[in-house]
Amino acid sequence: MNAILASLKASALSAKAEVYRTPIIAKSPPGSMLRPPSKIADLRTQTGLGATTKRKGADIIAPKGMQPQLETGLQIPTANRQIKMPVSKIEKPHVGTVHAGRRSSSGFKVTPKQDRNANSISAAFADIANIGDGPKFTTGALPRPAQGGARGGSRQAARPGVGRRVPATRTSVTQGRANGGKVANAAAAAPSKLTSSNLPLPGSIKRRRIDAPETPGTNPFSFTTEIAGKPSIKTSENANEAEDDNDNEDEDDDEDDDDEKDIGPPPVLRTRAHNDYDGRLKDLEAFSRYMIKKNKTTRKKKKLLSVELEQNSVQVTQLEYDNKILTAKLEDAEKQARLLQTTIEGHERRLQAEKRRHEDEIDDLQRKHKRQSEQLEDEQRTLKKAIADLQETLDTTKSTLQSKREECIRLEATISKQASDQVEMESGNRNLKAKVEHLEDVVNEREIRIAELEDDVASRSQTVNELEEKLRKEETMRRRLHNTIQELKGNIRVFCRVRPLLSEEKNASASLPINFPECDDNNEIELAQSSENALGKTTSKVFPFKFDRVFAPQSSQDVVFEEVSQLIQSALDGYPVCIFAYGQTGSGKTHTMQGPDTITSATNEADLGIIPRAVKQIYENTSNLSERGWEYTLEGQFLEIYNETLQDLLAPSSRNTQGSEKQAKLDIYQDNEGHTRVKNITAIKVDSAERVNWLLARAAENRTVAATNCNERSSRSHSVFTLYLCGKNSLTGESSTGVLNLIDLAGSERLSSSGSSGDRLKETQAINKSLACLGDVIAALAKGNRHVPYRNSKLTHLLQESLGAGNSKTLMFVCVNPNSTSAQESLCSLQFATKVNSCQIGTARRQAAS
Ligand SMILES: Nc1ncnc2c1ncn2[C@@H]1O[C@H](COP(=O)(O)OP(=O)(O)OP(=O)(O)O)[C@@H](O)[C@H]1O
Repeated sequence: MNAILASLKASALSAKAEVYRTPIIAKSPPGSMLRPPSKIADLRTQTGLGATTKRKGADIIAPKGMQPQLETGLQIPTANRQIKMPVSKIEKPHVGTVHAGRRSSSGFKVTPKQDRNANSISAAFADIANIGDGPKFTTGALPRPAQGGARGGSRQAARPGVGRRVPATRTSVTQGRANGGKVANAAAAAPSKLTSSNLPLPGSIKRRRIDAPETPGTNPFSFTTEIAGKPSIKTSENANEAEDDNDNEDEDDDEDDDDEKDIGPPPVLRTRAHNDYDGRLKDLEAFSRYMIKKNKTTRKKKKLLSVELEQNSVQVTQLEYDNKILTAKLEDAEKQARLLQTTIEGHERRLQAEKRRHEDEIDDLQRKHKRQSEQLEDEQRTLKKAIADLQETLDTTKSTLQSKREECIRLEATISKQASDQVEMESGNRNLKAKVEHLEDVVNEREIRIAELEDDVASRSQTVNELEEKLRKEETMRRRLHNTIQELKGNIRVFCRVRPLLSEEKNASASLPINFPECDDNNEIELAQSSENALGKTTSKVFPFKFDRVFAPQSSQDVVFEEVSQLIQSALDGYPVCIFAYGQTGSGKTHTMQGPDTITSATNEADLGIIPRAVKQIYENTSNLSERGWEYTLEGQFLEIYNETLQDLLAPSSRNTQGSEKQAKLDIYQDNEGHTRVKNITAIKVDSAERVNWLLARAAENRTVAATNCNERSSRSHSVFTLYLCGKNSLTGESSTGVLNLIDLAGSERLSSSGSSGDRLKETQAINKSLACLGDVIAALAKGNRHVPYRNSKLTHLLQESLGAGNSKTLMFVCVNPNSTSAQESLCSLQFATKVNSCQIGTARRQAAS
C-alpha cells in the first residue's frame, strides 16, 4: 500500500513539475531576441543596439535609450499589443504583424500594421518567415494544414538572391520534412483544437543553428527554431529589411550606398560675416548634407529595431500560445493532482483503517504471542525438567544398558558355550537314551523286585512297629532300671572336687597337702594336716575321706558333668533332683555349677559348668524322646537367698534398682500336687539351649547390681536355679514332671575363722544357720525321723521336694580350696560332706501320673 501511495505522489509531483517547468523553457525560446549571451553581444555590436539587460532565464535586448519593462521576457510596445490570442481560440491563434513604426518620442515610430491574416497564426508566421532563401520557420510536427492551404507556398514565396526586394515581412509555415518541405498554410496547419494531450511536449523543442547562406547582407546570426508540433519561425535581418520596404522603398534605393559610410562629425559652422551669405549658405548646405546622412543612418537603425520588435512580437505570441497550452496542461495536471489527491486521501483513509486494523491485529497477535511465549516458557521449563529427568533416566538406562550389554556378551559367550555343550549333551543324550532304554528294562525288572521288597517292607514295618512298642516298653524299663541304679548309688550322693591352684596362688603360699589315693572308683581323698603338740613337736595327721566320686584338680568340666548327667536324665525322667555345691569362698562352687561368671556365645564350651550343660543335655534328650512320643516344656527360675530373704534374679532389672518398682515378696509354698513353688517368682520358658545363656546373664546382671550394695554378694548368698520339666507321651499317655535344682551355696566359712563383725557377722550367721539347717535336714533324713526340719531355713524349705523326699535324688559337690591357708576350712567341708554321704535316704519314688 505504501508503494502504491508513493507512486501516486511521485506521478502527481512529476506532473506538477512538468507544468511549472514549461514556462521556464518558454521564457527562453530560441529566436532572435533570446539568444545565448555571446550571440546577443555580437548582434548588439553589429546592430549598434543599446545596453542589454540580463534577466533570469533570458537576455532582453532593448533599443538604445529604451529600458526593458517586461517582467518576464519582453515588453511589447503598446502599439503592438494587437497581438492577441484568446484562449477560446487557441486552435486559431491570432498573430498580429509587427511593423516597424514611425518615429516616436523614444526614437521609434510605431504604427499598426495591417493584419494580413488575423484569423490565422500560420498566416502571421508566414508573413514573418520564408523570406528569400534565408532561414525559415518550420512547423515541424504541427497538424496537417487545411485544404487549399499554401502548399508549397514557401517555394513560391522564396526568391533567390539577396538584396532583392521581397514582400515586407513574410512568414511561411511549413510542414517540415514530413510534408516534403512544402509550406503549409498556418491556418490550415493549426489543429482544430489544442488540448494538453495533443500539445507538443516542451521537451520536444529543438534548437539548431542553420548556417546562413554566403550571401552578402544576410544576417549570419539568424537561427531556425524547430518546435515539435509547432510552427517554426525564421527571422532574419533580410526579413526586417524587407518589412521596411513598404514605407520607404524608394528612399532606401538611393540611400543604400550611403548607409555604409561614416557620416563623420557634423560640419563646423564657422563664424562668418553677416553678409557672407555664400559662406553661410555653404555651411548650411554642409550641415544639411550631414543631417541627411544622419537621418539615413537613423532610419536604418530604426528598421533594424522594427525587425527586432516584430520578432519579439512573434515571440510573445508564441510564448502566450505556449503559456495557454501549458496553462491547460497545468489545469489538467492540477485536476489530475486533485484526483490523485482524492485517491491518495481515500487510500490514506483506507490505509489508516488498515493500519488501525493491523494495529489491533498486531496487539491481538502480541497478546497471543505473549501468552504463547509464557506458555512456551512454562513448557520449556517443564521440558527442561523433563529433559533433566530423562537425562538422568537416560544415564541410568545407559549404565543399565552397558551392564546389560556386558551381561549379553557374557550370556552370548555362555550361550555359545552352552551350544557346544548342547551338542555334546545331545550326543550324550543319545547315549543316555540308549542307556535309558536299557535301564527301563532294568527298571521293569527292578519294579518287580520293588514290589517284592514292598511286601517285605510292609512285613518289616509291622515288625518295626512291634519293635517300637517294645522300645517304648524298654524305655520305661530303662527309666526304672536307671532309677534303680541311681537308688543303688544312693539318693543322696557326694562328689568331692578340688580346684587347682590359681596362678596368683602358686607363689604366694604352699598348696594344701592333698593326696588322691589310686583306686578304681576315684572316690578317695587324703588331707594331711600337720600340727604342733604342747611339747613343740610337729605331728602330721592324715585325714582320709571317701565319697561317691573325687575329682582331682586336673578334672575338666566334661568329666565332672559326665557323672552328673545321669542325674539330669533322672530329672528328665520325672524325678526331683537337687545338685548343690558346698564349700568355702573361692573353693570353686560357681565354677562347678555355672562356669565363668558371665556366659556369652563366645564363651569356650569347655569352661561351661553343670547348669548350661544340663540344659543342653535336656534339649538333646527331649528331641530324641519326641520320636517316642514325648513332648516336654521347660520353665526356669533363678533366685538367691540372702540373709534368709528370697530375691528374684530373673526379674526385670528395673525391679532391683533403687526407687523403682519394688519387687513383690517371694514366698515358698506347695501347690495342689505337692510341688514346692515360689510365689511371685519370674518363670521363663526355656525353649532353646541358648535361652539358658540369656537367663544366666540376666541373673549375673541382677547379682552385680546387688553386689554394689553388699560387698561380695555372690559369696554371701545362695543362688538357686530351678528347671521344671513337664513331659507328655502322646503314644503311651504317660506324663512326668521333673525338677532340677542347681544350687550354688554361700561360702561355708566358720564364724570364728571368718573374723566377721557387724553386717558381715550377721551374713555369716545366716549362712551358717541355713547350712546347719541343711545338715539337720540331712541328718533327720538319715536317721529316718518322721519330722524333718525343712522349714528351719529358706534353703531347706525351698529344697524340701528335692531333698530326701523319698523319690528325690540329691548330689552334693564339696569343693575344696587347695591353698594351705584354707586347710582348716577344707577339713571342715570334707567332714560335713562325709556326714551327708553317710546318709541313706529312702527309695526314690518316681513322680508319675500313672
Ligand atoms: N576346677 C577349677 N579349675 C580351674 N579354676 C577353678 C576351678 N574351680 C575354681 N576355679 C577358679 O577359682 C576361683 C574361685 O572359684 P569360684 O568363684 O567358683 O569359687 P566359689 O566357691 O564360687 O566362691 P564364692 O563363694 O565367692 O562364689 C575362680 O577364679 C575360678 O575360676
